[in-house]
Amino acid sequence: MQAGTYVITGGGGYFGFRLACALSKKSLRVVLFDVKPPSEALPEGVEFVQGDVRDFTQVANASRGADCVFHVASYGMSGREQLNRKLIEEVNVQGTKNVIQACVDLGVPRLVYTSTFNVVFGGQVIKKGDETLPYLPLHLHPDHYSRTKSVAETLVLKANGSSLAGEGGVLHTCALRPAGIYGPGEERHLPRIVGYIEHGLFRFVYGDPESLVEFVHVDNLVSAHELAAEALTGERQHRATGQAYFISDGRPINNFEFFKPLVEGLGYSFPKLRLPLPLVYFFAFLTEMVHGAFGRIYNFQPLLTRAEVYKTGVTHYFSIEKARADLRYNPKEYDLGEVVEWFRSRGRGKNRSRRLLKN
Ligand SMILES: NC(=O)c1ccc[n+]([C@@H]2O[C@H](COP(=O)([O-])OP(=O)(O)OC[C@H]3O[C@@H](n4cnc5c(N)ncnc54)[C@H](O)[C@@H]3O)[C@@H](O)[C@H]2O)c1
Repeated sequence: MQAGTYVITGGGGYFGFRLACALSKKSLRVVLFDVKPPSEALPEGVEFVQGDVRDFTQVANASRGADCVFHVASYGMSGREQLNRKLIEEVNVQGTKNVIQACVDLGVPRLVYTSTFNVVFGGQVIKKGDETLPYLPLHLHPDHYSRTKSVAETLVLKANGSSLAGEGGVLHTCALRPAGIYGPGEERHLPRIVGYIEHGLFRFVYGDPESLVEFVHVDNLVSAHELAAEALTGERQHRATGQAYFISDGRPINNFEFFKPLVEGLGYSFPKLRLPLPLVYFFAFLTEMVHGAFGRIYNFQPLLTRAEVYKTGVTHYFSIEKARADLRYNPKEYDLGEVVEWFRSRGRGKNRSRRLLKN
């Protein structure tokens, strides 16, 4: 990695913090910018600046002197957060505008945006899609998070080539579109899934058993971000400039098959009941209606939203050839073993709880 200062918006979150740890191991200066601090201690060379991407002045102050900004912060990805449209719009769209403007005004030459598969996916079957696929029309997104991530990605890629204030030069931008992120310590999806397993709510699977989706291990995603930042430099002929890339482990798999080692590794049996996808989708729709009506009085966590049903039950996977060719991305093979171990070491899992009781 080129020496310099790297700013990570959303650096207090799971992925942003892992990225910071990797950069700090390369002796780079890293600034984490987030509304909340990371849950772990800061490694050497990493500074935390508390701030909100919705506030331009705060973003600008944190970005001063940066050589590259990784814009990772986002809101509304899963659970009840998905239903707060106003905050989603403000953080994902206005926040991204602020980040772009800060880069231009302060002469930051590189901006890498963490996007999502969802910018092209809205519940339709996609097999080995690539970056030539058009964006999903905005009105077809089943959730506001995906819609605003799509708007934000477009803004970032449009800003590519903008003239920088100060010493001149232009802004180089690119967007990475990850699959679902997993890894030890992941705080968004896995604890929720494990909670459902432990509370006996994981009683059924749904959709076609042949349906395929994808995941990306956090460290593969970290490596893709490092490589993308490199591929925006002159040394790499700005190869990634203005480009979007799908990023995954490159191993499509059925969603429930993927989680099977986690369920069984925690001592539970994998459910045998399989429900039709439309039924589960309808249930998710009803849950969202109820949340819409009563969410202000009781902001409960929906079991599933419509977007989550699509993401888990409808085939969509993408080629990573463009990332391999342009970024030199080469994902390593991981499994859920370390995730199971992470939960078990924290006293989670059926057999483990029994063992703890006996001791
Ligand atoms: N987790 C996934 O499966 C997944 C899949 C595809 C894409 N992504 C994208 O990857 C990125 C990282 O995901 P993650 O799983 O680490 O999420 P995360 O929720 O752990 O991290 C996001 C961070 O953004 C911060 N943030 C939210 N609002 C902010 C604001 N107003 N100002 C500053 N910071 C704010 C949060 O506090 C949080 O720390 C996100 O951009 C997400 O959209 C995630």
